[in-house]
Amino acid sequence: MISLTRSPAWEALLEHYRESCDLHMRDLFNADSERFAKFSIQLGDLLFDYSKNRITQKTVTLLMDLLRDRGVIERREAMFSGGHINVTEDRAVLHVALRQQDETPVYVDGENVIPLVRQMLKKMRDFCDHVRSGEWKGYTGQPITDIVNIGIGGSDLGPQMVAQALTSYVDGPRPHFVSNADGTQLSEILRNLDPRTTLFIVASKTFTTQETLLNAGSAKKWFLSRAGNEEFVAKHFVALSTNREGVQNFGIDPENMFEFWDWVGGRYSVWSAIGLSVALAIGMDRFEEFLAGAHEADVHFRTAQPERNIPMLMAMLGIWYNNFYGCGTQAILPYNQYLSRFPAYFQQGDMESNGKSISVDGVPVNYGTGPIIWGEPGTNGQHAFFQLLHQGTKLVPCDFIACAQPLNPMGKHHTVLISNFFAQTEALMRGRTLAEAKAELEAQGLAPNRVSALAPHKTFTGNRPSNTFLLKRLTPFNLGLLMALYEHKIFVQGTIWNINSFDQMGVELGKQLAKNIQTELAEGGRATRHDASTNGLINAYQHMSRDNS
Ligand SMILES: O=P(O)(O)OC[C@H]1O[C@](O)(CO)[C@@H](O)[C@@H]1O
Repeated sequence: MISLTRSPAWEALLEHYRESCDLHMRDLFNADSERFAKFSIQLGDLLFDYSKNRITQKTVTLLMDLLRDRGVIERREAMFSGGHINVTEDRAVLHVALRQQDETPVYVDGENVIPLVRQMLKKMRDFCDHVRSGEWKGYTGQPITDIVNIGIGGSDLGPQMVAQALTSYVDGPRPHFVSNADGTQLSEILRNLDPRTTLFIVASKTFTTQETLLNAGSAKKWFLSRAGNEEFVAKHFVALSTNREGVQNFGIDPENMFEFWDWVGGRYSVWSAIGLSVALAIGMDRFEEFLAGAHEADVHFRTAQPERNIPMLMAMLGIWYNNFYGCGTQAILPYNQYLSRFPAYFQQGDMESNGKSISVDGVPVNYGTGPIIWGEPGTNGQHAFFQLLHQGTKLVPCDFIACAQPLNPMGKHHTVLISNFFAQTEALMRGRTLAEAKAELEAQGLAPNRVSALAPHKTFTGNRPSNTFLLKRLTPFNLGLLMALYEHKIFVQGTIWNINSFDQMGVELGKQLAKNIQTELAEGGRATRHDASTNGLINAYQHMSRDNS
């Protein structure tokens, strides 16, 4: 395949960028009363508006030429049909199979995985029913009231974000999440828990992750110090993993293990047994609605033509800003408190997937890849970093997400929230000209010299791009739908950039070095093997941690 930046489709986009980058969206809206109709898509309960982007119809055509040219359609089919598209790990990538709604076979290395998925879901359902009904009893015969998911990365962020997003549907045990190696997190959670009514869920795909095994070990110690009998562990510890041996070695009965498979990537695993804490909290019926919502996005991604395909549009707009406008970041701004962890979830989803600089062919890329993903819920962000979004020197494409129907109606809260939501994308797009700023100051009765002095500060360039996702209501189904759209966006971008979105080798070096340092700290001597800074810091730490003055 010709190098990305040498391909005719890329060159056509570059030329189009040069001729169109000075266009202002204000003018594009003024020139075409149909712009919203042309650049928005309804998918079930979700409205995707991408009209506030620096694009014309030609931009979309050229972006989709590039998408076709880079083999996205073929690779999408390879993913859905179990091809080993995770080339560095030689694995299939089939989180889509976890949410498939019918029994159409999907083969991984000759084995149909759909019956495995059905077995996993059945085991999850039986367990959830037992725990939620109170049939599953703790060591003193009391029902489970609290569950603690112990995991990190995809084994934490997914269930944590989803459990939080669906808080208003929780009618089972209360979910808690522990991920950090910092013992403070586990201590603070255990402080308020009763071992007799607490279930620990050790969630780790590999069952080798240091932080998770550390936290799980400490949780077990805490439990045994109260329950006093190893036999009771079986009623209070379950595992979610692909590593049966690891689970057994830790002391969890394989009967209490919910298995999944290496074709489920860690950051795409909430749809698997890794979602057990969510299923326990909201019930398996709701959990399956969540899967069905994601499946709706899968069907859309697989069948809609690229020009009307939401994840493809999200991805290609990202390419437009990342690779042509040189934007290094992308903000995700949910105007919904329940979605406050959504940016953090896709920070891992996107940055661990596409934060790569070596192509699948093993050579360094000579173009930008994954953006920095960040964000906070509105309206809080407005009082923190929106100043830079509106008037800073950096162009930050933003995704705005909100729901039309609040789950907690309270006075005029929702009207205030949603008004801000609409106002922000309007302000980012329109801006305010110098003449408008002056007119406003004059109307306030300011003296002419003050008007001239202040007007430049009150001017907004506008022309700052945003996508808007408006959901009817935050339901398990709609959450699944929204999340899967983002997942497929990541897939499309990785394919365009010719990188493998499904490994995460960049996290390994730090892990290895930490193990060496841990040994050194245990030995307690002076650090000499590192660079001067690292040696200096370790030695200062040794001194400071022992200094009782
Ligand atoms: O589920 P595991 O195997 O404990 O891994 C946890 C996380 O660690 C990583 O491997 C690296 O951060 C993630 O991809 C993964 O989600």
